[in-house]
Amino acid sequence: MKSAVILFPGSNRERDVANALRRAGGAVEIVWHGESELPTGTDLVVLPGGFSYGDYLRCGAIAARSPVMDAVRAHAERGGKVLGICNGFQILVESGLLPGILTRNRDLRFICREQHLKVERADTAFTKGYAAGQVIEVCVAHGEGNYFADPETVARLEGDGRVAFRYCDADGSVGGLSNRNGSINDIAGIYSENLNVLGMMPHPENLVDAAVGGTDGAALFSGLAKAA
Ligand SMILES: NC(=O)CC[C@H](N)C(=O)O
Repeated sequence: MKSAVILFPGSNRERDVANALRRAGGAVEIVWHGESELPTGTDLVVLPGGFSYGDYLRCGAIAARSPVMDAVRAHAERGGKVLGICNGFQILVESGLLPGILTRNRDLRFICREQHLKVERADTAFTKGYAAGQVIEVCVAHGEGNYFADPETVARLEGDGRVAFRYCDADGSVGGLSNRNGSINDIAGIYSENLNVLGMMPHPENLVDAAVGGTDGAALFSGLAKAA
């Protein structure tokens, strides 16, 4: 699997995600946001976490207008896979590649902690390494992770099985205090219509090594490598 990790001014998780992809056996190229083309043979584009353009205007709003985003859009339209993590998810919604918005956390505080997630389905390229309904523990670190969309959009996402992950408790129950940022329907990640674009707020790339906290994120990258 060949991945292009896009580097925006202010990205800070590009090396973490490159490490996670390499551990899964993939080849990685870091691509500057000013490029107008992706490396030949790119299977997966990753928009990493961070604070692109200092989160000015709205998180991800300026990065979404970067030159490389036209190439990312064309890649997605061809059915190529795109993964946006945290700031990357914000860039995906700001560029229209995914519906809805990510707004300030409900309590207006930056949240940085471990978090349980429910894997909604295990039949996509991103979740092949998990079981449907599996509860995993990853971490979150964001100020604007409160997912919101109009009722028709939420109904469509739910009806079409496009909710990828939900915030949950350790026992898998949703709807409780585990939804700390206030996201509608406890949504932590969503897919595009064709399931080839995934945006998620939590950071699976930071839970791929038992020596630094856990490995529940690793199956996302190994599953992607297997799918490719
Ligand atoms: N870790 C991240 O990618 C953070 C995203 C964004 N800067 C926020 O605070 O919401």
